Amino acid sequence: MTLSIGVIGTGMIGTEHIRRISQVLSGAEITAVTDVNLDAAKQVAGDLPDAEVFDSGQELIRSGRVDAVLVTSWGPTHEEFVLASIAAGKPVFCEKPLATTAEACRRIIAAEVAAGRRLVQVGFMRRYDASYRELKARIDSGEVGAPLICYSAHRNPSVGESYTSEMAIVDTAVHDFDVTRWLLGEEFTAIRVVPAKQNSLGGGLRDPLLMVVETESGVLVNVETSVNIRYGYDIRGEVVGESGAAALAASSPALADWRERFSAAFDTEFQEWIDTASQPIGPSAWDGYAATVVCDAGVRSLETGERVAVVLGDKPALYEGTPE
Ligand SMILES: NC(=O)C1=CN([C@@H]2O[C@H](COP(=O)(O)OP(=O)(O)OC[C@H]3O[C@@H](n4cnc5c(N)ncnc54)[C@H](O)[C@@H]3O)[C@@H](O)[C@H]2O)C=CC1
Ligand SMILES: O=C1[C@@H](O)[C@H](O)[C@@H](O)[C@H](O)[C@H]1O
Repeated sequence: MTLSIGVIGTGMIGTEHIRRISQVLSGAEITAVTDVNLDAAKQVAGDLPDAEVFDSGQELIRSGRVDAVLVTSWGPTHEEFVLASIAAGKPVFCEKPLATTAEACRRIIAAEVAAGRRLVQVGFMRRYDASYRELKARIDSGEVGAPLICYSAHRNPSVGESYTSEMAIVDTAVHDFDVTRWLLGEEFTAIRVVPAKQNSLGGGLRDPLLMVVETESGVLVNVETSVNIRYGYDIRGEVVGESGAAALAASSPALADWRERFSAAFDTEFQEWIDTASQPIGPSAWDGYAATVVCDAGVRSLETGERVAVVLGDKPALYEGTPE
């Protein structure tokens, strides 16, 4: 059966995912689109033979033309659309972050638990990247011994004018929190964020940032965000263990942006979601929440300069056995 997908947000990544679903992958079609910028949605729909343009995300979610929802609008709007999809009983793939506060993620978890089944998948595509998967396999095989320290550098050549210093944590480092949590198979317990010497090319942003995140067993995860480092898009990762170290292969020459670096990972991620949307097996709302709790604490640490505890609370049974 072909999965009919409605897309909310036809901006940069929305159009990227529409292209991949309609031209690269199999088993799905785009039957509905919407955007607050309706002209943008109409333009995108112009290239899609079966897509209807809706005036709002809420109408699109309710439409009988839509089996599953893809949310690619701005982060602060995610909660509304994910909650409406759960209320409609429709699977929803939400680009990261699941929501911009832990409080909002908790409301999503409560709604999904009340629905009694998983409907939400979060766009943490690094888990689908071949080099991250290889790194995880090396750690899990015991090759480096018990992990002690982990490095995760996240460098962007530039960011848009609406980007704020907090977004380096909530929008950018959220990937690093998720992927290192997944690599280590542990929850985080505290974070401290320290601004480095300011990058003069950063338009006044507190950039770069260094973050030290602690895990339950005491592993230290060092996250660097540099969002105006002109040489390119560069993602680095290394895990140092008791008997060795393992790292991601560096991209050489440097890449332009996330599209180039993670294109294959997005393909794998979306093909899996299309194939399993009614019973999703990818990153869950709990995973989205766990990363956002670290972000909330990180934002407080950036404001106060202090080490801030990360407190998750109990994991509902619905999420037991989902990938960690
Ligand atoms: N996984 C990844 O590596 C990436 C994830 N993202 C995430 O994807 C999301 C979108 O990012 P971009 O495409 O870069 O932003 P964008 O600004 O290019 O596109 C977002 C679109 O959503 C629309 N929009 C905003 N509010 C809306 C609403 N209430 N209803 C309908 N449409 C609405 C905007 O008009 C815009 O066209 C963000 O959450 C971002 O963090 C973005 C880039 C890479
Ligand atoms: O998700 C992404 C963007 O939204 C974010 O703004 C960038 O910093 C990340 O590198 C990219 O992967």
